[in-house]
Amino acid sequence: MDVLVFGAGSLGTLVGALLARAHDVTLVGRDPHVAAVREGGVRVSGAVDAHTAPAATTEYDGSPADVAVVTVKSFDTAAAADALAGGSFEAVLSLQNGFVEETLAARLDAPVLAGTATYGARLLDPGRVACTGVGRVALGARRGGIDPHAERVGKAFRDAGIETLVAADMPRRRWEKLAVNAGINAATALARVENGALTDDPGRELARRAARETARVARAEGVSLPNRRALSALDEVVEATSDNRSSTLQDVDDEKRTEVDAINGAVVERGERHRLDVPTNRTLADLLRTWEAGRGVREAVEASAPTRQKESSQ
Ligand SMILES: NC(=O)C1=CN([C@@H]2O[C@H](COP(=O)(O)OP(=O)(O)OC[C@H]3O[C@@H](n4cnc5c(N)ncnc54)[C@H](O)[C@@H]3O)[C@@H](O)[C@H]2O)C=CC1
Ligand SMILES: CC(C)(CO)C(=O)C(=O)O
Repeated sequence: MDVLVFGAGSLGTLVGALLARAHDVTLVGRDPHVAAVREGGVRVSGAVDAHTAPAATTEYDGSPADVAVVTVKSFDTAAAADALAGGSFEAVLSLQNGFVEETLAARLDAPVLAGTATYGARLLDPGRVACTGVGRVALGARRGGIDPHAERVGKAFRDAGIETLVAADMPRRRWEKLAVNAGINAATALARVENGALTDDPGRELARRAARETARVARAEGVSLPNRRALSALDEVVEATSDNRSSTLQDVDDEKRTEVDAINGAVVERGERHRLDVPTNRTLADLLRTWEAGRGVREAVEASAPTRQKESSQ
C-alpha cells in the first residue's frame, strides 16, 4: 500500500516509520528533519525499536497514494488540507486531536476517516523519534458505521505491527478522547505537572469536572457518552500515562502554541450551541489562551464569549 503521512512531527514520524515496515511510505514534513530522514531513515527508540527508510519531502507533489494520514497539529489542518487538495487518495485518515475531520472533508474529495491514537511519540532530533508509550490506533467512519476503506486501512496498520482497532462508533470514541484530553491537558500544562498528578485531589476532581462537562456536551450533540464512561476513560489514561508530560505541557515547555482550541475550546464552542454552561472548560481555555497571548505564540484572542444564558439573564 502507498501511504502518505502529512505532518512528519512526533506522531507522524512514529506512525510513518512503523508503516514503512510493510508499506511504501512518504513523509511530508520540514527540514532539518526531512533532510535527516532522507540521509539515514528514521530511528525509532523507546517502547518500540525500529529503523526504517520512508521517503521524505518538504513539499507534497500531488502524487497519488492509497491513503493520506494527517498528523499536523489541529490548528494546521486547513493548510494541510489545502496542500493535499491536488492529490488522489482512496481514503484520508486523521489521527489528530480535535474535531478536524469536517475541515478535511470540506476540502478533499476522498472519504475522511476519523482516528484516535494513544501511542506516545516525541521527536528527539532530526531523524530520531521516541515511542514514549505503546497504545492503540482506533479508526473508522467519522460518522460511525462500517466502512470498507476503514477495514482496508486498518489491515494495513495491523500488517505493519501497529495495534489497531477498526471501530463502528468513532463519534463516541472521539468524544471520549476529547473528555480525556479536556480533563488532562490544560490542567497538567497550567500546573506544570505530569499526568499522574491528577490521581489525587484537587487535580483529580478538576479533571473530572472538565470530563463530565465534555460528556454532557457530547450527549447534547446526540452522542451517547455517559459520565461514568468518560470518567473511567480519564482514570485509565491518567494511570497509564502517569509519567507522561501531556502534549499541551510539552507545548508550554517549548513555548509553542497549544491545541486548546481543539480541546477545551471545542467543548466551550459546542456547549454554546446547546446553551450549556461549561465553566471548568471555559476557565481552562481562557487561562491557556491568556498564556499563549502572553508568550506571543498566538495573537491575543478574545476571552471565551459569555454564554447566551448569561447574556439573556443580564
Ligand atoms: N505526539 C503524540 O504522542 C500524540 C499526538 N497526537 C496528535 O497528533 C497531532 C500531531 O501531534 P504531534 O506529532 O505531537 O505534533 P508535532 O508538532 O510534533 O507534529 C506536527 C508536524 O507537522 C508539521 N507540519 C505542519 N504543517 C505542515 C505543512 N504544511 N507541511 C509540512 N509539514 C507540516 C510540523 O512542522 C510538525 O513537525 C496533534 O493533533 C496531537 O494532538 C495524538 C496522540 C499522541
Ligand atoms: C492522552 C494524553 C493526555 C496523554 O498525555 C494525550 O493525548 C496528550 O498528551 O495529548
